[in-house]
Amino acid sequence: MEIKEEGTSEEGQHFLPAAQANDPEVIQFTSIQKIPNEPQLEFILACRDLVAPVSDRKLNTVVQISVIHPVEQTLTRYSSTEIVEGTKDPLFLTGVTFPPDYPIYEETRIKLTVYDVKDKSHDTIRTSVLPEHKDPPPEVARSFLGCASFKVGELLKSKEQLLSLSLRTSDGGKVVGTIEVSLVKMGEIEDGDTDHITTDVQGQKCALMYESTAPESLSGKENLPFMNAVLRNPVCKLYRFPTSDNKWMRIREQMSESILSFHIPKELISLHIKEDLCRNQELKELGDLSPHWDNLRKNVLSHCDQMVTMYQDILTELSKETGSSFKSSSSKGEKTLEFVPVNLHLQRMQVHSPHLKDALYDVITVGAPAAHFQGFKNGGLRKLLHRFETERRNTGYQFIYYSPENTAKAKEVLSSINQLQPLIATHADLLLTSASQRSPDSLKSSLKLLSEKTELFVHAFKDQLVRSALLALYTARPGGILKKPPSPNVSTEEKSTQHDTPQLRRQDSIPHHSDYDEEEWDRVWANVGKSLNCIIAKVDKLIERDSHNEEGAGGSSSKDGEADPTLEDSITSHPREDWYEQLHPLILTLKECMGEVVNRAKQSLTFVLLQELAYSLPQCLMLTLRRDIVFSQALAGLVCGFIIKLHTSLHDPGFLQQLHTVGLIVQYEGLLSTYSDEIGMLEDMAVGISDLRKVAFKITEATSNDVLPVLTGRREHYVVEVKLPATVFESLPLQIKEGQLLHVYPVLFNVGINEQQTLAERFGDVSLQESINQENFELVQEYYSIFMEKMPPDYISHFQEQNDLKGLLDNLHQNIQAKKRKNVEIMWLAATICRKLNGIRFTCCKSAKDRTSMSVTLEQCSILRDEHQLHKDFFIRALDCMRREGCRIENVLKNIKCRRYAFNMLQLMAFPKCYRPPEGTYGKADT
Ligand SMILES: O=P(O)(O)O[C@H]1[C@H](O)[C@@H](O)[C@H](OP(=O)(O)O)[C@@H](OP(=O)(O)O)[C@H]1O
Repeated sequence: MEIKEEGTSEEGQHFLPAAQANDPEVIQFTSIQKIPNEPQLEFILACRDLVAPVSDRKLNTVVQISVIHPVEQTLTRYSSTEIVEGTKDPLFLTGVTFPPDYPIYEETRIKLTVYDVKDKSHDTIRTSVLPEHKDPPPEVARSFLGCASFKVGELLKSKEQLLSLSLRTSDGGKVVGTIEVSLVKMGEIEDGDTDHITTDVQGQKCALMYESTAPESLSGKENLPFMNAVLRNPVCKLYRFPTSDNKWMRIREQMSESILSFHIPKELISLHIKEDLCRNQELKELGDLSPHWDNLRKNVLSHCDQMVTMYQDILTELSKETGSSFKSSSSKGEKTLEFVPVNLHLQRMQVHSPHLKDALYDVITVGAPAAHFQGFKNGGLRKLLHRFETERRNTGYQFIYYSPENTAKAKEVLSSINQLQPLIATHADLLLTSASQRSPDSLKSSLKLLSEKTELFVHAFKDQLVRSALLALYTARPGGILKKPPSPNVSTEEKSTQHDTPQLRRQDSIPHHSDYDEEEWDRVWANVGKSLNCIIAKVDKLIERDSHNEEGAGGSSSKDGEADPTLEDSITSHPREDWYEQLHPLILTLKECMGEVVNRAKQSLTFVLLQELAYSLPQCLMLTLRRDIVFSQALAGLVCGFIIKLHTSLHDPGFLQQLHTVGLIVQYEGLLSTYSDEIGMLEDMAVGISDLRKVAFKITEATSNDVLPVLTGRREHYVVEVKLPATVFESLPLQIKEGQLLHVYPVLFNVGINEQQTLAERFGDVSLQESINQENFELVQEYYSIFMEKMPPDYISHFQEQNDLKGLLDNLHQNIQAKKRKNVEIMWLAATICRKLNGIRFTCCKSAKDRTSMSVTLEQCSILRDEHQLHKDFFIRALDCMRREGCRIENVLKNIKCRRYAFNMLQLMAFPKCYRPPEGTYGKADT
């Protein structure tokens, strides 16, 4: 029989192709799927009366679970239990679970093989892809005890959902004990006490002890299909652990990739291309420049065009990756995958414990957003941007220094212009349509919209920046082209008495130096407002006269029955007017005035951008590229986190209110060291995360099967549209349904834990970590104040009763101030604060593979202990189970094709104790 290793093949955790699994023509087996999107089959194992090969030997047992495919009869190694030491009656805490898409049927046979592990340190090599000679073969580490098999259908139909099978030696002869298979239903509490569980607890206790909180509730099942639309290739694990009152709690661990890993970068790169093409076009349309500036422009354009081509090439490459949802740690440095986050996953823990509500804990795990291909020789974004700005500020020869805020402002105004001008033109045309229909109501509402947009337009230019940029551009023009034309002077009264003929003349160029009139811009700009006022006045008049006409036509008379002479006058002097004729010239004037403003403002602000680019080619573009790359990775993670959070909390009115009144806190735990390359990574990561403040979310109703989020905007501001099914959308608060933008507050806390951090602490510099933690603490405090201020008093009083947020914040602050080495307390406190504030949790290290795995498993077990009464003697055992056989070792496998955390003994010695994996799960690995 052919033996396959689950997850070691190229496709990792992809089992049978879904189409094959679901095609009744191909497979004629009995489905066991009861609830869609839920694991299909879950069971736990225990052995009794195992016979040791050597009588005085204490057994250390492990069960290997394999699946025999009903047609091909191939055997696939599926999973293992943990090793239970020193007993012939082992009761395993690690169970078995088959995720929704796994091709398993009633006819599928499961094989259980029991081994005696002699050397724990070598036990996990069974799936290693290291050269043979480097490790002893598996047989050296473990010896076969016995095996048994059963059909899934037999278990499902068994009395009490339990099978008791004899374990036999390989020749099928001798019975060497019994293995019990108990079907598990997550929501049901297991009977029986836990007193007899053998424990290998070494008396270790994690230093982290905190008050418990109300757990998060589980998601509504109706949202699952929508949430699952962004998740892929789930890996599921099941455990049972004893509680402090000797009952069982059940834990399901799940890790899924997300198609957003590739979808968001593709969307974002498309937007960058659009934005940059538009900027390049504006640079070309800047008009005549003096030879010096013209040459600079040519140079800038050639670089900018090259950049666009590069982005287009990257997009083309990424578009070839259809259906991809995972970038492995070993692809970190690949150029074509630069925008894709490394090893992004949803890590979920679902807890079902006696006496408590079921709870769900999510963490997004992802490699620190960083520009690996560009490297870290010169540091990361935080340092590079700072250096760039300082240099620009200090060497301003021929250039005006525009601060980053000002260049951002210039881009913002340019973008508003591009959006508002066509919008105003449309509203103006609608006004004319209403006029030609002679409908007062529609005229009024068209005017309202036109006024609103025009006011926004006028407001966009309030900034001094346009004025100073106009002057700068003026000095860069070739001298003496045109004389200043007479400046238009419009007043409402004048215009109406002049029978509404447009008086404003378009100005084609910036005037000659000696003629430069600084106030001219104000006049041109004010003309937009004035011409709008003319329209308002005219509409008022038309409507007023019309109503008088109507009254007149209806035989309007004074109270005593006589005709009103003034009204009669007005009727005779204003016969039924053609509203369109009256308004058309005024609308033309408005459009012309706007065109004039747009023309000047666009050119002057584009000139600001030209100066920024011309001063610092090619660094400026390289920095933009680096920032785009880092931002793309960060954004993909954020969108994934947001969607998951939204779907799991939709039923919670408090959360929804928080979402639209306050926004969500997004907390990143960083485990990078402040030494060598990781300094640069942390500098990239800090900027990438802080740039996420530019992102807002908007929830819309899904109208088709395409539920993927849509991205709009440009580098200064992005909106992510998240779609929800109609039924769910309907139940949302009005503000959200109306499209209110939902904001996020990203914060980062970093604590280096490895041997590199030891070096940084002894011989290097930890100031980067200290300042990041301090700055971000202030951001958390700020968020907390807004939260307290904006959430309703009822909510706050209940919230305060349940949570001592103030205490936690003080504690976090003290820990940050304490400047203690490897102070992992900071991470636990920050994560706890985030969970209590209903936030989105992230954990990151370089690859989100090794250190991240240690940290999320520690967090999971700490939550079980603090919130779900995990028996204190089982803390370490639970931790070891999760690290040895849980989702995270599968994560390592799918990244580097080897089930081994990439730590050596020396590295581990430097780790805080609770971050060390169990024996046999780590060692030299080809990362
Ligand atoms: O290259 P060695 O000396 O084996 O050190 C490893 C570290 O021990 C691991 O912590 C790194 O992985 P994480 O960044 O997932 O922790 C791991 O990162 P990598 O998988 O990205 O290479 C390595 O840096």
